Amino acid sequence: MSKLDRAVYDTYASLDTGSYVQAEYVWIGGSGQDLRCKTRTLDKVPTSVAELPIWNFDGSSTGQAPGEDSEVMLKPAAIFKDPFRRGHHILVLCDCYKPDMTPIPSNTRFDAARVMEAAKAHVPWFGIEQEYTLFEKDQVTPYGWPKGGFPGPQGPYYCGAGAHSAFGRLIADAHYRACLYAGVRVSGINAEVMPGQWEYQVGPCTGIESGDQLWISRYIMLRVCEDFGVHVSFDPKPIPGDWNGAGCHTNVSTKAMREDGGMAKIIEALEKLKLKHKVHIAVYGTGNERRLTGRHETASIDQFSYGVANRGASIRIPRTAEADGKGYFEDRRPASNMDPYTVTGRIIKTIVLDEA
Ligand SMILES: Nc1ncnc2c1ncn2[C@@H]1O[C@H](COP(=O)(O)OP(=O)(O)OP(=O)(O)O)[C@@H](O)[C@H]1O
Ligand SMILES: N[C@@H](CCC(=O)O)C(=O)O
Ligand SMILES: [Mg+2]
Repeated sequence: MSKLDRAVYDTYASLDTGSYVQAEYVWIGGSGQDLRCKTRTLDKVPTSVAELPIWNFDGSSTGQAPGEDSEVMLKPAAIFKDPFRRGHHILVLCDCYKPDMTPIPSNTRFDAARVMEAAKAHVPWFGIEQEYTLFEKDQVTPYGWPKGGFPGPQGPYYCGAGAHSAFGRLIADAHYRACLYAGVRVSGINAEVMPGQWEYQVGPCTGIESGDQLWISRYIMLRVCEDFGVHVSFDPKPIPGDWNGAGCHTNVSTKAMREDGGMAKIIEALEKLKLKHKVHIAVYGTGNERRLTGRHETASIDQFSYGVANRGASIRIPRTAEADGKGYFEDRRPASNMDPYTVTGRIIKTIVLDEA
């Protein structure tokens, strides 16, 4: 395949589009994990999602509607600055509806928005640690690994620096910048335990904003990787054997947990989560049973546990929270491919709303 020359593209990218705004509508596809996008031109810069037109797409091509009634409606939910086109161009995260504007089955945002609205007085915050693994374009060889072979065992790679340990930093760092530019609250990045694996954290964000920010951050990751010609995988156990899996640890707090004496509220929430372990595991990502083995900094999928500073527990109470007697807890069970709308919604249903 002939390689497109970025420098040639840049001569067009710098053209002034006047008052025209390119709006990239982004939505979650039929697998519940893939992201789709298409662009339309707006005449002026919108100041809120309410000003943006509802649009539609061919749901029969994304596994989201039958061919005979293929139109799915795209309803704008959140606006971000577009780090690829820059200027006043925007990314528009949407959720999907039938023509009668009832949510399609794969629209998980709709219920999460209801849950977050119902729990608004508790001001839930989420900080999500997104782990991901970079691969060569062949989608077989993790980035930086010898073709058909293995690198040295895990040890030097976590938070590593140097050509022998950090593989793909340009992508991790480009994505970090692009997210900050877009208005995504990335709180940090680090190289992970398995070589070629990285993490970024999004948050803390309040309520439904957390899912919106995480989904658009994944879209930005796909686009950055597209530019570098590298494949990103959100598989929870990309390489079987003695290699770390990839999670999406979800840090959670409510207003009461963040206030003095909050530890009692944290323990109360953990006891509720204990009773619903299976219900949570069922929606914490597909293939998570390959990851939650009780090894590689995970707890066994069959048992619920919590503990201070324990990376082998289902839920970790950070040392700082124990010392302060308040703060937040870290649910370590969600897989890297989890749906943040479903996971944050499920947690609030269990610990705040007492919903089944
Ligand atoms: N009170 C809070 N409620 C919810 N999230 C919070 C709160 N305070 C901090 N966070 C968020 O929790 C996340 C913690 O991520 P960080 O990677 O620092 O944690 P970690 O669990 O120590 O990392 P690792 O598991 O990789 O060792 C950050 O996104 C942070 O902004
Ligand atoms: N990658 C591990 C977590 C490692 C960490 O805590 O940094 C997991 O699958 O959850
Ligand atoms: Mg963590």
